[in-house]
Amino acid sequence: SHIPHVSLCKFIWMIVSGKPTRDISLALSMPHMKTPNCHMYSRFERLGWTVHVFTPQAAKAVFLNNKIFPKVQNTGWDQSLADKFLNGPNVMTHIGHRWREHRSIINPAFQNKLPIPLFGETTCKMFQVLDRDHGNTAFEADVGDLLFRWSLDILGLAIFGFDFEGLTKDTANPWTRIYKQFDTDVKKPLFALFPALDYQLRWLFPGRQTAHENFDKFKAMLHEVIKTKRAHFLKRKASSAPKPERQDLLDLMIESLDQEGTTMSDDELYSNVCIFFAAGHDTTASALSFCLYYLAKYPAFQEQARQEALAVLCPDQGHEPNHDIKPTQEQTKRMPYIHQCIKETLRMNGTVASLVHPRVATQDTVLMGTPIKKGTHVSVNIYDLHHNPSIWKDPETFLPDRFAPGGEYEQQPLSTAWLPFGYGARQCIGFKFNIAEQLVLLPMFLRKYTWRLPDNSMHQDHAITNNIVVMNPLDMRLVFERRY
Ligand code: HEM
Repeated sequence: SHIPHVSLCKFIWMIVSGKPTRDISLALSMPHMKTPNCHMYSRFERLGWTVHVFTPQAAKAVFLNNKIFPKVQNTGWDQSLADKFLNGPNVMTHIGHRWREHRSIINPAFQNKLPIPLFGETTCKMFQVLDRDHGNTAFEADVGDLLFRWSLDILGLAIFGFDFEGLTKDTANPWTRIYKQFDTDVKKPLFALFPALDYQLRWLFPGRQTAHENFDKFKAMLHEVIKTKRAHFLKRKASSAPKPERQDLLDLMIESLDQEGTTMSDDELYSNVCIFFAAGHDTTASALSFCLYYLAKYPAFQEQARQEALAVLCPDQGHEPNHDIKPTQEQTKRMPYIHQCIKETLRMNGTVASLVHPRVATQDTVLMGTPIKKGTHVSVNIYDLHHNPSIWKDPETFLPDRFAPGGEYEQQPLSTAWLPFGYGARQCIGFKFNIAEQLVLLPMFLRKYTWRLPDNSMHQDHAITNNIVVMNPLDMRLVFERRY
């Protein structure tokens, strides 16, 4: 009660009526952000009243203090669709010793062998489909949907060697439809805010039971894949056959389990595969959609990024080949301006707006001078932090140069002014994977197309999004013209 709060009725109304995250932040969080020395407010959400912090100092204090602010365990909503997917025994939900064990098994798979060639090959596949459908003519595309399918194909192959064939829509296998339907069902704001409706009262909502059955089918498919992979691994080990040339994350996890002498049950492997999907698919598709959007809205930035892509990929100035070039890992490291555009996009629309797993105070404590009682839920509101006018100049404007050497970000007293991937020990494990995906797709797009917003775009002024914790653009259509 001593912490300022946002109006319960206004917040629920804005969520359920689908107001974008930006509108909610401007209407309800901004008054608190403008209050001197204020670091937090509380609002009602799926776990009840939750304190949201929105300054770099408070974010750092929460992220670095895993003992006092560990992730909430047992949400009580295990049978809701979202929790069935997210809240298993996996690296994202575990805390303490079990988390460390999972993270050390999974880390090598994310550190050493990023599947850069796969990112380029999947982008070429997307271009082939677009060429086939549109030839040389300019065309309008829903980039949210396009990148949803691109990122699904990549994750399927990178995680467990499964081709969803999402890009080749006409031959897309049934799992793509099942997953896409699940993705729509899991994001319904009413169930996101009131998980109890998805649990005890599911029968009141037509189609909700089918949504759960749909998910159960997907779960059964993943279990089958894991069983087969384990069997293959054991067979290969017994016959001392060489490793396959390209290994997916599940292969690497099964292999590192063997090396470490540690154990992970099939349920834990399954739950980790789910979490890679939940955490890695939508976030990537949205981050890229938003980046294409900002480059469409600001053609001068698009051209500057294109010149950088051309200089790295086609160094022979007078001669630009008219075929796709897939960036190598080394080339992705020589595109600082495109990297700045990615970072600024992640500030503007960082896809994870606030923590999917809030923290809970394990003892009475004090956070930025404010007493916090044991049992209080605490979250970092990443969207508010990135739009806080006392931290960022003109926060609603897209300015990639904020992230230039010596720019606004480097001048911030604390690096936690920008944390789209979280911070500290629990920072995103897929951070490098995601940045590499973006640094491969964007230069390839910049070479292949120029693009702009259609005249009737609803995003003319700013990006219109949904309002659940993972932010997606709504009906993001752009007009593309081929350059070769
Ligand atoms: C734009 C893309 C992405 C964004 C914005 C993002 C954001 C985040 C954030 C903010 C966290 C910290 C959550 C917390 O502290 O509670 C996190 C954790 C995590 N992310 Fe990502 N993520 C992205 C891509 C990915 C990808 C591609 C993967 C995997 C394929 C992934 C897997 C994970 C996992 C497993 C964790 C939990 C790590 C742990 O607790 O040890 N993420 N992510």
